[in-house]
Amino acid sequence: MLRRLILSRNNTFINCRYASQSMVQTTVDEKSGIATVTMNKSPVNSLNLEFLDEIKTELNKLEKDKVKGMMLTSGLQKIFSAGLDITEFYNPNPDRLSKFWSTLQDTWLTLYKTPFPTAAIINGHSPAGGCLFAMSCDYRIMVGPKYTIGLNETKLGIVAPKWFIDTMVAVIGQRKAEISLTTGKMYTTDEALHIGLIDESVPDVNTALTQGNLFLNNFQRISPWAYKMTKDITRQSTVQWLIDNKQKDLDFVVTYLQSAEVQKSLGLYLQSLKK
Ligand SMILES: CCCCCCCC/C=C\C=C\CC(=O)SCCNC(=O)CCNC(=O)[C@H](O)C(C)(C)COP(=O)(O)OP(=O)(O)OC[C@H]1O[C@@H](n2cnc3c(N)ncnc32)[C@H](O)[C@@H]1OP(=O)(O)O
Repeated sequence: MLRRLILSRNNTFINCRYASQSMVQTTVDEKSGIATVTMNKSPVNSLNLEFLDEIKTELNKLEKDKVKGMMLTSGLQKIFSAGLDITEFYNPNPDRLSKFWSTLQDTWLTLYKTPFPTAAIINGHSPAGGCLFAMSCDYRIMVGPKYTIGLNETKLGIVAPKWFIDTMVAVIGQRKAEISLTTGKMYTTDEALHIGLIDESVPDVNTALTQGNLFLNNFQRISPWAYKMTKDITRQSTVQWLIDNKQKDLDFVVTYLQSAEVQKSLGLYLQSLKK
């Protein structure tokens, strides 16, 4: 792992951590203590085992470094994240599939429970797992109007796990989540703002980053302990369910994803993507 200091747009030094061939780049503004984590896995930031592992490791490092906040964004032109890498569960190797799913569980728990405030800078399409990661941040700013966001699992012929569903319910409420999930709806930026799936719509990435910093800087005036306790209490039932049911969730998903019916749906969906 290499480190270097670079000068930011507002003339403060940024501590930049990068590794050769890394899929995740992080900069930390030395003055504000706010980190920007950029996902950079071409072509679509699909979340495979190695990528999830890198994101989890990076979040753990930020926690250790006691950053004051984090913005999660994408380095790709028009995609925040295409969600889980479908090739991890289409014709899968069962051992790798288990490892993949438990890494997803751990990465999500780490992101959902961060002791520092987080903002998703959604600068591109954000289906399924991409939407899950955005919803797991404390605040969402989307660059409009061209992109879409949502949990589209039913469109792939699969079911979103309970903890994906609970995360969405926590953001937009039971009724809107039920409609969104059953129809697999992908929302435009305006629609997402209207139902509360995102908090702000902005015209460009620079504005999104400025607004993200503004949101995170609010917490300079809040006790970190009070912040973390409040977040833990608010998110407790969703988090606790997964902690208590990790193995059950894993066993079920691994069996379910390998069933002939699900594999057939996934094959057709992948084919449609290639077209
Ligand atoms: C009772 C309880 C049951 C519980 C059971 C639970 C089981 C749950 C299991 C799984 C849950 C999964 C959640 C997910 O996240 S599934 C992933 C859903 N994602 C999508 O549907 C996104 C699909 N992709 C797109 O819509 C587009 O690719 C887009 C992101 C909008 C980008 O479009 P564009 O720029 O035009 O790029 P292309 O479509 O040409 O894609 C470029 C190449 O990337 C491949 N690709 C795209 N998305 C994925 C992906 N998610 N995984 C793997 N690969 C992906 C695409 O095929 C292209 O490949 P190629 O260049 O070889 O043609």
